[in-house]
Amino acid sequence: MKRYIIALDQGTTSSRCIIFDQDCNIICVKQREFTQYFPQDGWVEHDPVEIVSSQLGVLEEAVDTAGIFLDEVTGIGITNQRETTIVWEKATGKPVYNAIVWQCRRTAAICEQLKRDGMADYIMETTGLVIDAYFSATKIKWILDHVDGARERAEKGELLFGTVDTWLLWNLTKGKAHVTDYTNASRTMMFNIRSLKWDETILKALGIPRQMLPEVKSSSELYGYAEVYGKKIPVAGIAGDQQSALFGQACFGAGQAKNTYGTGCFMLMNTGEKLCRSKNGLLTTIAATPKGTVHYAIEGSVFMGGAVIQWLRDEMRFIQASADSEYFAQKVPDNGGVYLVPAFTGLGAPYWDMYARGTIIGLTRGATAEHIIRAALESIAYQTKDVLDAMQADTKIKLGRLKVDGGASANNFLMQFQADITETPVMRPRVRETTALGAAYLAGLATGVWEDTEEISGKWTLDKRFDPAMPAEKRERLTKHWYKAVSRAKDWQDT
Ligand SMILES: Nc1ncnc2c1ncn2[C@@H]1O[C@H](COP(=O)(O)OP(=O)(O)O)[C@@H](O)[C@H]1O
Ligand SMILES: O=P(O)(O)OC[C@H](O)CO
Repeated sequence: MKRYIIALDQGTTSSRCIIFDQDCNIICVKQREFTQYFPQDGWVEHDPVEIVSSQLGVLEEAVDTAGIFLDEVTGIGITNQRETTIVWEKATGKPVYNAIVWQCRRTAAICEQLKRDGMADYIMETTGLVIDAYFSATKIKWILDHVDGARERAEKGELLFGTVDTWLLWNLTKGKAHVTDYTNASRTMMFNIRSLKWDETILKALGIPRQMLPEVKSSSELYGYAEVYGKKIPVAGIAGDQQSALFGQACFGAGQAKNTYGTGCFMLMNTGEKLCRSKNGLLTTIAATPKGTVHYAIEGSVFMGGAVIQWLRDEMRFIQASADSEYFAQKVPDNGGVYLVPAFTGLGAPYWDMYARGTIIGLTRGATAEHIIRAALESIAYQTKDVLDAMQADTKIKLGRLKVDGGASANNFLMQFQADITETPVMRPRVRETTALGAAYLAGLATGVWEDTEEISGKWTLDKRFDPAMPAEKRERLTKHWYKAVSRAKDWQDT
């Protein structure tokens, strides 16, 4: 009998469903974009109901198109945009507020207060994270502070909190499972990554009632059953999208790393059972593993990756499709001295500046749209270089190669520039949907499709390798100007 696994990949800009067979062939992909809400400068929201409807919509479409029998589906794996925060009524499943998205900066003031209260070291030590509006905890506090009666109701046990995995699982299981996994919990800024428990001190500091939090489980086990066309299918894998991509890239051993070019860019290195503390602005987080083991990862989170290309497309209207950026960037021989720092929602790793804002600098009378497009693509690679340098300094490991994936990794110009500017070979796999693949692996391991990670390791195959070819003098000159441009973008917004 054939066996299939369904991966639900709930990203920042779209919901995807990918059906894999047991040989990791993609049988069907369905994708639906959903609405982004920007109610105020620096605020980003999603409609939680649209998250569910778009995800269930693509699930049904994929099953319809794939022409498979549901009896042949062994399990569903969920992977998701992380940190995004949803609070809903236990009794009705109705959200009390829109989802506050990971990119949203509205809780900067709450973060400043936590820092003034001397919580920075404690939070870093306990959760592995720097205090930033990026993470879920201050977003929950904001909802409890601003939605009428929310804190009292949460204290009475009437409201539930979840990241997107938890919200999807709760809906898929019709309210039976209120669960998250270690990888998602490790992004909330209130989870102790050593004891694997919610941290009472942080909950108290933010006034978050313990009873609204989900149970935390491993990334690969049975959480409950989803009903698809009347058939019960086990939901058996959950991981935050970046940890899922690390798993999907078969980075199972310490020292193995990947970079994902989606809305943002996220570089993660598996550090095995060792918890590596960064001295260079990176985060410590929990990696996805099969049940029974806990691995850690060190992470560089860049807020604007492919999203800067979306901005060129939707707001600047310089291009019609993201992929066109590759063609236009190569219509000019170089960046013409133009640098774009896409600090639209502040700067993440390694700078952590909530008040930085986007800037385009180096403009001359000869600057063209093509230079700006090129500068936008190059900015993705420079930001990645910044986190790669930090990671190599922290771990004392010089990466021999960088595995890449995500939407913007399709861009050959970007990948070559990445190899050039980091002096590191870039390896793009045949299956670029590694985020979904990771979730499929996790669900497949829990439902007996694959034996262990060794069996999975053999499935990684190369699509294209990009070797560094830029002369050192040019690389150094470009990098120097990038740092200058970053210094101009920092600390712009008034606090
Ligand atoms: N060929 C391309 N060149 C540059 N950027 C691209 C290309 N294709 C897609 N992108 C960008 O990649 C992002 C989508 O990647 P994806 O992995 O689907 O993101 P997410 O999971 O965050 O929603 C978009 O921001 C889009 O602008
Ligand atoms: O939706 P993505 O793929 O850009 O990922 C978002 C990250 O999980 C945010 O931490």
